[in-house]
Amino acid sequence: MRPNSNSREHFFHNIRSTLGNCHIVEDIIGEGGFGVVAKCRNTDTNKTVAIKINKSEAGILQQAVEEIAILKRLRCLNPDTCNIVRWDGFFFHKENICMTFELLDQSLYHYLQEQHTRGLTMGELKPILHQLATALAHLHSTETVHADLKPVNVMVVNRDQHPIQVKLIDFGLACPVSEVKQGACFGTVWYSAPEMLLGVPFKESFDMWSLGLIMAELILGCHLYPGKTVYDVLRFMVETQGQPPDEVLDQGLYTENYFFKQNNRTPRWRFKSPEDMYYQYGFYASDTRDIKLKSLDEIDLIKSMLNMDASKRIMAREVLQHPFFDPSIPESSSANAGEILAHTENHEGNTSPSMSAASWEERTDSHAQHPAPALSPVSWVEHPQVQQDNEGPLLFILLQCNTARVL
Ligand SMILES: Nc1ncnc2c1ncn2[C@@H]1O[C@H](COP(=O)(O)OP(=O)(O)OP(=O)(O)O)[C@@H](O)[C@H]1O
Repeated sequence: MRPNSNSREHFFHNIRSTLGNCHIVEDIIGEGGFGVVAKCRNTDTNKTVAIKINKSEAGILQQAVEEIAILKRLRCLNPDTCNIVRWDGFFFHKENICMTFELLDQSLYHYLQEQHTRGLTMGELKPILHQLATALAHLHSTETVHADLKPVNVMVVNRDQHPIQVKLIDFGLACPVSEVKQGACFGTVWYSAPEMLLGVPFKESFDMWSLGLIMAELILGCHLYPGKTVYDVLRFMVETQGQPPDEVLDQGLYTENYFFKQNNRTPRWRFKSPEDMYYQYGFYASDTRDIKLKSLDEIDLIKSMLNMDASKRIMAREVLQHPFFDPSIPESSSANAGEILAHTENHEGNTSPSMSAASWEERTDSHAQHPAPALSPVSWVEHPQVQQDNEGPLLFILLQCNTARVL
């Protein structure tokens, strides 16, 4: 029986062996709502490439056309020095649009999962972060927002290479800054900046928020702001960083969904509690437990990316100038970045540094000899989700706005 022309079977039937005139499908390496990414061998050149094969549904075709327009816009950028995936054009296979890219190794998400459940070493973190800031600096120089920056959209070029090289992929939601529509909500809620969640106009600084969250995740080995709904994610943000300024909230198309307007009071807006949400919308917050503060300090670079006010957020090219990347601070530490940052208390309240006292002192001494590092002992909070997962009291960075240090 012939598979229905809209079915998954039909789609896979169409791409089973060859694509276009000269691509042999060797493997399916990615699959999503859009279609699949296949590892293919070009029989003319004998080169192996990644081909993104989009389903032929109307909405997906439209998104593919828009992605191609963005990829064309980015052709002025050198994919190797700008840390952006190389795009070799597109072709049609039956009714499917196929885009050809250089073949990359594995996503940063999988790299983290496979190797570093407890976060990366400082030696690995720095080059990855520098390369992502480089990619964004170039992308933003073309007045384009990626709008879907997250570890699955960052690919490791070759996991055996040292230092690791990464590239930005997936421009399916990217758009010219001038075409950003206020109120548009897309991408992944965990990595979405507050301005998008609140329906405030957004621009390149949106990506900087996502980069801040990626940096925190690379250090911690888990998400900073997980949550099942927009409200949950906003609640994590507000609880740890305070709420965005009134001037930002005033512009949000969706502000009133999550905040009460208070007449003649400062601030003008008050974040709704889980109980407010329940009484108003019959809505259950996914987790109503408090986040417990463990200790407090600061991380300049993360804080400057995670500024609730997008207009005050650091830009990608400024990230590259940040003292965090000062070459006089050793890069090849084998210590876990989270451990270097953490100096925490255990449940009984005893001080229990994640590094030994000796290594902590060593680190502190080296601070005296080098310019002040951007990353000093961190502020941490216990995260309930991690506790639910029985992984013990993992620690989260506290980013309270009122303690943020101006760079
Ligand atoms: N150039 C590449 N080399 C190797 N694998 C790739 C490449 N591009 C994409 N992939 C794999 O295919 C997956 C999906 O690709 P991509 O993110 O471009 O599609 P998408 O439409 O955004 O998918 P999703 O629906 O997950 O957002 C990636 O997460 C990655 O694992």
